[in-house]
Amino acid sequence: MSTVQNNPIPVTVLTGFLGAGKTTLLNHVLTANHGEKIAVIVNEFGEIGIDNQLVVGADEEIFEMNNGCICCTVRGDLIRILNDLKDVKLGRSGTRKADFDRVLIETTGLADPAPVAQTFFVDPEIADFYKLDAVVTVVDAKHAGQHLDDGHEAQEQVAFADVMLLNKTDLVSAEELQQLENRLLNMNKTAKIYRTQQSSIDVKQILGIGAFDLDKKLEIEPEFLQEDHHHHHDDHVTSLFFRETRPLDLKKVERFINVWLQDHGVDTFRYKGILNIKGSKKRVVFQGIHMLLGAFPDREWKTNEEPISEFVIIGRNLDENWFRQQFADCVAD
Ligand SMILES: Nc1nc2c(ncn2[C@@H]2O[C@H](COP(=O)(O)OP(=O)(O)OP(=O)(O)O)[C@@H](O)[C@H]2O)c(=O)[nH]1
Repeated sequence: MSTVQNNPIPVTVLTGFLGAGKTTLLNHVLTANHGEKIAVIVNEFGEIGIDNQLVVGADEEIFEMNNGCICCTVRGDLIRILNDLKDVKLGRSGTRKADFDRVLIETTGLADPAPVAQTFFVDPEIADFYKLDAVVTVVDAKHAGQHLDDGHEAQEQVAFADVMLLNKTDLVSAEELQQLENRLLNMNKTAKIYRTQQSSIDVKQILGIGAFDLDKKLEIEPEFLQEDHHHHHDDHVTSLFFRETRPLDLKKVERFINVWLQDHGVDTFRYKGILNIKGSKKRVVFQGIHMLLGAFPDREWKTNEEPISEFVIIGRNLDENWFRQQFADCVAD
């Protein structure tokens, strides 16, 4: 369970299928004039790190992880590198001292982003020092359709995104682009989608956006989510949005979540939201990935805001009726 710390270092996870434009984006970020020092962790599948040679930007420290996929065999490596970076920043690493404001992790195109994101919840030392700012997914407009048809990883990358760059727009027609955007939106309704060429985007749209920790409340309207005319029901990944103004009973919520994680944890890739718990002056921030849940009291409700519970679940084969019924049962007497 994560705790709130003062000024944790924000981490951006950059994901996207093979060849989608991640390295192009990374180069763009590193050469943009944002005045921030960025530590970069590059993960590649295979023994020889080619990406490291392709990445420009002399000032940044590049830490490379090879010999495996970040999401499977080498998560230990990721934790080690993050801890090393922390020591370097805190000056505990002998003569090696480097300051940085944020961390960017480029994952291999074959990576499932879930375990990478989970690292920031699971390991207490990591969770104290770092905070997952956002998962940014680059989507190849030309090939994404096929990747999404074929592969679990591509689906998870879309499902996990806080921001999606619909890249290579020069390679497809306006109709194809719209179709793909609708499909992405249907799989993940909370992500912001930007259309790009050469992954070119204002870095403010992807860095320091606090998308993961929900400081910014969910901006999505349920009416918008219930829009049905673009749905493609061939995708098993969907998102469900819940909203309730009546206070919830903590015990009932805990029971709901226990059953949920036990029976549906595998299929709920990501969920995040705030809860209005009866008797609590503070809103409860609630977020997680599969079976790993973080929930903690956040700030007090403001006098001019209506306490409300709202959260989103993104997952595969979600039994909407079951979730809605269970959630309805959480309302306090
Ligand atoms: N036509 C076109 N090509 C692009 C665009 N963006 C990137 N590319 C090209 O696509 C290729 C792959 O881009 P990369 O940035 O290396 O992609 P990547 O996601 O890092 O690739 P992997 O590391 O193999 O997963 C390169 O040749 C880029 O020049 C775009 O908007 N349009």
